[in-house]
Amino acid sequence: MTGAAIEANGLGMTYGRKRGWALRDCSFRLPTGRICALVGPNGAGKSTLLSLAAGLLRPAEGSVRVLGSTPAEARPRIAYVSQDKPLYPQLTVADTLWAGAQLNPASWDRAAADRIAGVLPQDAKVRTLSGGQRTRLALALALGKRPELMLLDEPMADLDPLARHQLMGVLMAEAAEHGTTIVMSSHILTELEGACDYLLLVDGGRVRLGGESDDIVAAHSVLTGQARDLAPHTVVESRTTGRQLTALVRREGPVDDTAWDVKEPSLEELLLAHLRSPEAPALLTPSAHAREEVATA
Ligand SMILES: Nc1ncnc2c1ncn2[C@@H]1O[C@H](COP(=O)(O)OP(=O)(O)OP(=O)(O)O)[C@@H](O)[C@H]1O
Repeated sequence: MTGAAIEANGLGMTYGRKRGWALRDCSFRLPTGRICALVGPNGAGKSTLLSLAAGLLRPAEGSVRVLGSTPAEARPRIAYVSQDKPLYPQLTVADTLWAGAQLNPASWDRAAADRIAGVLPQDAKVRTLSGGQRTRLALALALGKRPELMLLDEPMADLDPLARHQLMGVLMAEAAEHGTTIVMSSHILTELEGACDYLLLVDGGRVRLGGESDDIVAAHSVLTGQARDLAPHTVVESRTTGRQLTALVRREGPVDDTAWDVKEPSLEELLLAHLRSPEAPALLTPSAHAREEVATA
């Protein structure tokens, strides 16, 4: 079994007692070398989880280990790009990249940074850049550091479709060539489908789905037919149109294909069904189980 990029055990976080739990009872393992989509509705706890892994927040309960160390110890090996992408507004693009090189003298990879920032006007001050250009610069700093783990909070949100496509390509090539683990939160489900091989769905502060995207998809089926009895399968979502019932289920045994038309859901279909059905039971594939949890199970 490969090492863990992130391992959370009973992880919980609150921003104040009156505010309730932003994240609660989160236990999962993300193996190294994966490109992981972190998805969930607004306020689900995605940014909180990334900030805890980056060591910017301390857990209120439980623990999180990153690359086998505490988040603080792992910091030199991590690049974290937050949603607001803090950069120095008075510096130029070239100065910002120079500062990146000075801050990471042992690992700085100019060519990697240029693959993303090369198209930016090098003499422009950061404060004059558009939102998407600032995102490019923040991602270039992150990649130039040549980290083992990239934690990216909605990195593509303000990029145009061509830029998204190009940056996703650069990130995927990076992961393939260097074994970099990438965790990327996003609301753009279609974009994640081809790019990410691992999935964490967080909702209401808890992990609802975790594991290899292919395995999670393969555990589910869309059943369509005129029968009504879906037992023994776990129904995530169902709807009736006329006499026809369509249900997205987690299979709990063989499906009676004389009664049902059976198809595999797309990742987007699966995620939307889980987002609409917060009461559906959680599913973590074996690789996503925290080791401590496995040891005590
Ligand atoms: N600095 C903060 N102070 C107080 N509460 C916060 C703070 N940051 C987040 N929260 C609360 O914690 C919960 C989780 O927020 P978080 O930002 O982690 O969600 P998210 O999944 O990243 O959401 P989004 O998709 O909208 O970015 C929310 O209820 C939010 O209101």
